[in-house]
Formats: sequence, C-alpha cells, structure tokens
Amino acid sequence: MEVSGPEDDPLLAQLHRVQCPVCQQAMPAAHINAHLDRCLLLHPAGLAEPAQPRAKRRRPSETAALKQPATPTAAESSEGEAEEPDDGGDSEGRESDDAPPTPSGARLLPDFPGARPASPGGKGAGPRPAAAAGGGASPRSWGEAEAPEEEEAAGDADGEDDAGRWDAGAAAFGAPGGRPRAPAAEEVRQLLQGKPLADTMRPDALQDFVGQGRAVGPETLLRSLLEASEVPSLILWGPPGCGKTTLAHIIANNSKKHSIRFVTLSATSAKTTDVRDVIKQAQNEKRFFKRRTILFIDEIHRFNKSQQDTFLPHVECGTITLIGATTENPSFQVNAALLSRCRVIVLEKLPVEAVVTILMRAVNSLGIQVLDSSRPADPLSHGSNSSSEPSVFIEDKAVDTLAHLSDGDARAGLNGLQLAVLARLSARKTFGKKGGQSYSPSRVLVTESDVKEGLQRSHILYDRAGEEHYNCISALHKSMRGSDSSAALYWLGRMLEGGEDPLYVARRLVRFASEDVGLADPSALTQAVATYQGCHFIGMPECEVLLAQCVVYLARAPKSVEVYSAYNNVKACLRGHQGPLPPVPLHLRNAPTRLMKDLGYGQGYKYNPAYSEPVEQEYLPQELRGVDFFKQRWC
Ligand SMILES: Nc1ncnc2c1ncn2[C@@H]1O[C@H](COP(=O)(O)OP(=O)(O)OP(=O)(O)O)[C@@H](O)[C@H]1O
Repeated sequence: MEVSGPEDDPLLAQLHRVQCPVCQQAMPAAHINAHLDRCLLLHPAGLAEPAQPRAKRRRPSETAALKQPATPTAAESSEGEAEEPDDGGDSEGRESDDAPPTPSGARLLPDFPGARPASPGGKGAGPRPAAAAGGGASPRSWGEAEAPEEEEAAGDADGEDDAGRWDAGAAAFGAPGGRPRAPAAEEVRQLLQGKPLADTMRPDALQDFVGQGRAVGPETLLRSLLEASEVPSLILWGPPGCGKTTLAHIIANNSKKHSIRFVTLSATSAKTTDVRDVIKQAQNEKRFFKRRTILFIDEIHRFNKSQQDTFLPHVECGTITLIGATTENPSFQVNAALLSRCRVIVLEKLPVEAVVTILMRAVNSLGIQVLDSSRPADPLSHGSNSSSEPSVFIEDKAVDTLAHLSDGDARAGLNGLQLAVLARLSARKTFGKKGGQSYSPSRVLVTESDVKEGLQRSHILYDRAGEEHYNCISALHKSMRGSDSSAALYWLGRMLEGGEDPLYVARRLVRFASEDVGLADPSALTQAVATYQGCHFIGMPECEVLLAQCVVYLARAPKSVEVYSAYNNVKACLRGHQGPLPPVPLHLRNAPTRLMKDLGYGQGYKYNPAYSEPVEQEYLPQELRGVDFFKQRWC
C-alpha cells in the first residue's frame, strides 16, 4: 500500500520545515536526514568522536552533536535545497526505495519478512517527536515534531564504543543510515502508555487505509464517491478489527473539509432519544445552514428493529446519511427496509501482509528497531551501553507471528504489540552478558514469545458472540457429517480454545446424533446426551475431552438422515396444507367417557396385540391415505 509522507507533497514539505540543530538552517523535514549526514561530516567539532568517512548513519555520539549548534558554512547553507540521495542505508541493503514511507515518514516494506523495513530514523523519516521525551506525543507526530536539543542521547558519552556499537547495531538490526538515534526505552514506554496503540495508529486518510481493496480499492465506486465526498448511506460489515470504524473515521475526517457534520453514536450505549436528538439537529442544520449530517452508528446490529426504524424516514428523505458498522450479517440484523436504502460494504478479515504493514507502521512510528533474524549477529559483540536508557528492538519473527495470530484483526495485533512491548519494558529484559561480564541494559528486545504472551489468543481467534461462533459450529457439524474426525476435532478446538461455552457445543452434538446419525446408530444419541451431562457436571477445561470423544464418535458413526428427512416431510406437509386440517379418524380416538363412545370415538379400532396376524388398519386421515413420508418428498 502506498503511504504518503510529507516529502511526497511539496506543499506539505514546506509546512513541515525544521531547523538543522548543527547549522541552524531551515529546511523541509524530509531533507533533514540527508542534510545532517553531510552537515555533521563538515562539522567534526560537533561530534564526540572524529567523523568516519563511511559513517552515513547517525550514531548516538553524533546525536550529542545535535545539541551543539555550529555555524553554518557556505557549503551547507545551500545544501538543504539540493538534497543528494542518502546512500547510508542502501549500503546495508536494508532499505528499499520502493518501500512506502509511513505517515511518520519512515519507510515500510510492502512484503514481510522478505524485506525489512527501515526504522523510523531511516530514509525519509522525520525526526523524533518532540514530546516523545515528555511522553505526550502520539507516535503519529513523529514526522511532525522536531526537538533534537531536547533529546538526551542515551549513549552520548560513550565515544568510540558507542559509535562502534551503533554502527554495528545498525548493521545487525537493519537500521539504515540517516537516523539521529533510536528512541530510548523510556520514551517508547511513554508513547505507549495511556492510550491504546490501535487508536493512536488509526489512519486519517484513505491512502493510509491498508488492504480492503475490493471495498475501497482505487478502482471502486465507493472510493470515487468518498473522494468526491458523495458519501452514500452505508453499512460496513466485517469482522472485528478489519477497519470499519477506521473507514468511518476517514470519512469523518474528509467530511470536515467539506463542512459536513459527522456525528457518532454507539449502539451499545445510545438510546432512541439520542438518535432522535441527532436527527432533530440534522434537520435544523439542513434547513438553516444547508449542512449535511453523516450519522455513524457503531455496532448498529445492537439496535433493535424498532430503534432502527427511527432512522428510516430520515435516511429516506436525506436528512441524514447513515453509516452503520456491524460484525453481524446485516441480512439478519438490519431492518430490510433500512438495508435496502444503504449500500452494504463487505470488509474482509485483513490478510497477514496487511496486518504486518500496520504493525510495522506502529513499530516504525514508535522508533522500535527490527532485529533481522536472517542476519544473525550478536548485538553484545558491539560493545556495551553505559546509558541508563536502552533502545528497544523487536524480532522480525515476533512481528510476523503477531500478524499471524491476530487473525486479520489489526486491533488485536496492535494491542498485542503494545502489551508485549510494555511488558518487556517493565521487565527490562536485556540481551544478556558479553564475555562473562554484565552490562547495563543497552537494549530491550521484544521476542516472539513476548508477543505470544501479549496476545489473548482466545479473544483473537474466536468471537463468541459473532459470526465466527456460527461459522465454526457449522464447520464442526459439516466435518462430522462428512465423517472427517480430524477436521471435526480441529473445529472443536477452535471453539473451545476460543472460549466457547462447552454446553453450546454439547447441545449441537445431541442434535447431530439424531439429525445425522439417527437410527444408523441409535446409541449416538445416548453418547451425546451423556456428553452434555458430563460437561454440565465438570465444566471446562476437564470436559473438553468428553466433547472430543463424542465428536470423534459421531464423526465415525454410520449416518442416516432417514428420520430427519421424513420428519421434515411431515412438517412440510402440515405447513403446506390448504384449509382446515383433516380430523383425527374416529377409530384412532380415545374414548374415556360414554358420550365419546356414543359419538363413535374408538369405534372399529383394532388393538394390535390382540391379533396374531398383521393388522390392516389406517392410521392417517382420510385425505392422506397411502402417503409415505419416508418415500414421498414434500419439501
Ligand atoms: N484497514 C486498516 N488500515 C489501517 N489500520 C487499520 C485497518 N483496520 C484496522 N486498523 C487499525 O486497527 C484499529 C482497529 O480498527 P477498527 O476500529 O477500524 O476496527 P473495526 O472493524 O471497527 O472493529 P470492531 O468491529 O471491533 O469495532 C484501528 O484503530 C487501526 O489502528
């Protein structure tokens, strides 16, 4: 996905002007890294150690120089305008020119882990957020804020050791040249605290919206409409964390530019009166100011049918443009009349690559560096860090694993990342020791196992209340029907590991025992009922094996739908019957009283045990004589 940064837009580039802390020259933020590379080489006095000609990357020691303003020379003063390509990162082969920049200006690689993204200080990266040190900045402000003089370079005083470590570290971790330094752990911690990373990273513009090409890709009608600010009433349907609210947020952002009101309500908390208030205001806005109102209702499926009816006439007459978000199938959860007035946009579970892109954007934005596992290197071999504040690294496979475990839910992935990093920062796990000597923490490494711990798998893989609940039980039922015991066990596991109620599964097994196994193995029903009772007695997790046993039993059992089909025929016959139902034949009626006997109840009935030979007798009403529900299809 293309992600544009200020450097892509000359206007934005002008707006994002920063001042070189060495020569004081002002320039577009996008040029600062390339400028600093040369500026610092021209001002070795600004370095804590002599500049090495190969040093295109910023070293921590160089960061110290950022605090020592130097007088600009003629050579530098024209440099900011005529930027030369920064080859520092390229020499390590880490940075792809094709890689789109993040909103913060950092580059992302489209494919992961085939290629590694640059860290935030990489080519095109903006400087570290000014408030990062103060903890108030959002990661999004990375490329916008500039306060190198506030930065306390962790390893500044380390001189040679630090410089060597940083260079080698950059090689080891894939950090390209041109970055002032990695943010210290404390800064990362402050960025992560207080607000969910998922919210902080929510894109504001359509070009930052990852994936969902089918719904809002470049060629889609919806995209053209959104770009023209002609937003139709929409129902955004998709699994959790796939970008429904984000898309609405982008529309809201866009609406502001076109003086369209955007009002948000959540169906979990809003009452009908709230909806009425919004509609009233929308009417006034339309009447007096000719302003349109877009009403976004999150989790619209939680409104009952009559609440949904409240919008109907107002959507119809254009007082409001409705955008509803739902994880549930709108065919069942949204009023048909409302549905017919809205365009349903189906958003899909985000593919792993898209989640990787989103995660890498967050990683870059936080200034966390990615440890490239394809380039094994012992970071400790590059010297110690005497700084009290270590830099933060994450294993590339940790990002990969996180993306896989997120199961298409970007929020889950971002939350997992946030938890893993915060947990690791709290534990301050370091790389260990070098040559038997202990080092003060020079780096904090977030590993694959950290992210696994950071994820609540159960909440990620399975949505107990939503669509996934029905999808999985259906998959289990069909696997058992197809006698695939292995697949059936898999779907059972998916549900139980996801926190499904075991009794819900057990009830389905009871049903299956009759519906699909039926009289081919009547003891299946006994097994299933016993399983239900067993689950009831012992609960989870002990009852999982009961369910597994029963699932395998049912999957392997012979199948017969004879009873099930015949009964369906009976139901179809009854439902399709025209006119009054035929009376029960008199001979089949019980006659407990004289009056009933006098009326002919029970007359002519042949009590079967009283006959040694087969009994000829009709049991169906007159008009159904001869019907065989096992043979005749009614539905
Ligand atoms: N397509 C996307 N592109 C970029 N970021 C995304 C995308 N989808 C989700 N995200 C990230 O994940 C977070 C959660 O997404 P969002 O709130 O849009 O999910 P949702 O589909 O509305 O989920 P829910 O149904 O649970 O409310 C966002 O804040 C954003 O950071």
